[in-house]
Amino acid sequence: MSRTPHLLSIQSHVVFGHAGNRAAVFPVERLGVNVWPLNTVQFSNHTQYGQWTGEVLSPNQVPVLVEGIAAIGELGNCDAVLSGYLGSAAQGREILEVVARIKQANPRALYLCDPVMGHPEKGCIVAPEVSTFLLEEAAAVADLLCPNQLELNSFACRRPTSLEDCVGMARALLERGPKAILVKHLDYPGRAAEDFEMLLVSAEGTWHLRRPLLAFPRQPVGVGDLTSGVFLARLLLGNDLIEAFEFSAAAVHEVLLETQACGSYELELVRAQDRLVHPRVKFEARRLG
Ligand SMILES: Nc1ncnc2c1ncn2[C@@H]1O[C@H](COP(=O)(O)OP(=O)(O)O)[C@@H](O)[C@H]1O
Ligand SMILES: Cc1ncc(COP(=O)(O)O)c(C=O)c1O
Ligand SMILES: [Mg+2]
Repeated sequence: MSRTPHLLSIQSHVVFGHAGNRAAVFPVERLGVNVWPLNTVQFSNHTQYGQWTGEVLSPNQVPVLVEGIAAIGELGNCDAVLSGYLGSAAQGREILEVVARIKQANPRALYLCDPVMGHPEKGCIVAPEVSTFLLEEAAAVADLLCPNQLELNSFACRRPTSLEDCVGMARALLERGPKAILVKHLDYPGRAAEDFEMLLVSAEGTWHLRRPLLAFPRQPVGVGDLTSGVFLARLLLGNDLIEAFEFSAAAVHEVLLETQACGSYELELVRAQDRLVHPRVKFEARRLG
């Protein structure tokens, strides 16, 4: 029997609704990966409601909690670390130390960084120095990086002019160290209005994928966190990069279809759990260039 992989997932926790770990832990476990959730913040709800209560985890708790896992002899069983929404840049630096420590215990362990940056227009509020940390420190350490278009623009310090330009921006990121970049959402002048596009780049090449853009009265939150979690889960379960890319697009689309059908603002992860694990749709990644 194959071993169940273990993933240390360091992201936000929301009591109500689904973002951060609350958009990733249940789906990733449902796919067959054991998750060790470490919550960077505990908020009542995600920040796009415009108001929330709760607090940020003290940065020194990150190594304290990981030390506790080391002390019971389990750290070497960690197959990957995922970081997402951070409460402070200081937490981010502690996470990089943890990644180094886990890689010492298990040299095959992967680090996926979802560089969640603030987006004030959307109402995604992240402590300002977190972006600088992600741009200048985290990207160099990550094996896999999963920016959305805005985050990719921040890395490149500009907006794209075309799809080819997006590819160039993503490929330039490979030079900072990651083995693959998954751009979870492309936005560039001239893109087809009815499509939601994604990109995967690695040393082996570039792949582009389209899925239908669905209409929502208010854009659901946590879609990026769900995407990066499912992508990493499928890699840990033995998919190659392209298979994991295609699967994550299909699984997330299934969740969005369920969410749309329910007229819900929050992701309908519980209702969509079976179709997330066995997507009925399939989107093919097309090789570019
Ligand atoms: N197929 C889709 N149709 C409509 N909106 C989508 C679809 N997939 C994702 N979205 C929305 O697009 C936005 C960008 O999502 P994404 O780039 O995956 O990352 P993030 O959630 O990190 O911003 C989100 O507001 C999400 O709700
Ligand atoms: C608490 C919290 N976690 C995570 C996120 C990131 O969500 P997304 O997957 O949409 O990038 C947000 C976005 O507003 C948030 O408020
Ligand atoms: Mg995001």
